[in-house]
Amino acid sequence: MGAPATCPHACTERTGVQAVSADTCAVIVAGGSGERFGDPRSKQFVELCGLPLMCWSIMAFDRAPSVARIVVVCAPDRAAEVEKDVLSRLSLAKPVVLAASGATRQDSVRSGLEEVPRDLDFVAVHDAARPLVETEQIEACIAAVREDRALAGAILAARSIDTLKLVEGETIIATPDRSFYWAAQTPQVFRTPRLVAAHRSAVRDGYQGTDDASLVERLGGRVRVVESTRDNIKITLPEDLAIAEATLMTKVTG
Ligand SMILES: Nc1ccn([C@@H]2O[C@H](COP(=O)(O)OP(=O)(O)OP(=O)(O)O)[C@@H](O)[C@H]2O)c(=O)n1
Ligand SMILES: C[C@](O)(CO)[C@H](O)COP(=O)(O)O
Repeated sequence: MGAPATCPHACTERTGVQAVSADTCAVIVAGGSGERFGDPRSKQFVELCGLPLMCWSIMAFDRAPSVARIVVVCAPDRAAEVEKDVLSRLSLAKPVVLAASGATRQDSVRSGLEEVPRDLDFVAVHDAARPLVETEQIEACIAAVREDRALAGAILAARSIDTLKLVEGETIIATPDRSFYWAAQTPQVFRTPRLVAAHRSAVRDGYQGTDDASLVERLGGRVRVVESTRDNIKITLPEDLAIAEATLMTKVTG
C-alpha cells in the first residue's frame, strides 16, 4: 500500500467554484468486467499514472463542493481490494460507501441508488472508467439541474465532430445533420426521486438502456446536455489507457 495520494492537478482554488450546498450523492459504477479492454484485473483496477484507474474519478468527486457522499459500486468479491488498494490510498474528505454491482451497468446503478440518502436532492452517476472528468465539469452538471426546476437531469456530452452516416449492412442510408448529435458521457446528474422512479419503471417494463438519461427520457423527463470536451474519454480499449495517461500528464505538467 502506497502513501496517501491527493490529486496533483486540481484543487479548490483552481476549480474557482463558488460555495454551494453539498446536496448531491455521487454513484460511481466500477462493477464491469472490461471485456473489450481485455485485462484480467478489470480495467478499473489497472494503474493510470501510478494509481488504480478508478481512483481518479473518485478524487474528482471528492473535491466537488456539491458532493456530500460517494457510493462506489463494485463486484462483491472485489470489495476488499477496493478498500485496500483504492480507498485507503486516498485522503478523501467525503464519506464513501460500497454497493454490490449487478449483471449490467443499469443493474449496478440501481444497486448504488439504494445507498443514496433520500434527503440528498441530486444523484450524479459516473463511470469509474472515465478517469479524466474534471471537478468543474461535475459542478457544471449539478448546477445546471439545481438552477432549472424544469429539468429532471443534465449530462456531460460532446458535440459530434465527424460527418455521420446511417449505415445498413455496408450501405449508407443517410447523412444526418451532425449538429443534432452529441456523444453522451458521464457524469449524468438527476433529481434523486426522478432517477429512482426511472430505474423502478425500467425494471417493471424490462427496459435496458446504455445510460441513465435514456431511462429518465422515456418517462418524459427533460434532460439537457452540458457541453464537454472529448478529453473525458471512457477507457474501453487497451489503447485508451495511453491516451488517458498522456492527457493526465499534460494536465499535471501544464
Ligand atoms: N455490470 C456492470 C457493467 C459496467 N459497469 C461499469 O459501467 C461503466 C461503463 O461500462 P463499460 O465501459 O461498458 O465497462 P465494462 O462493462 O466493464 O466493459 P465491457 O463492456 O468492455 O465489458 C464502467 O465504469 C463499468 O465498471 C458496472 O458497474 N457494472
Ligand atoms: C454511460 C455511458 O458512459 C455514456 O457514454 C456509456 O453508455 C456506457 O456504456 P457503453 O455501453 O460502453 O457505451
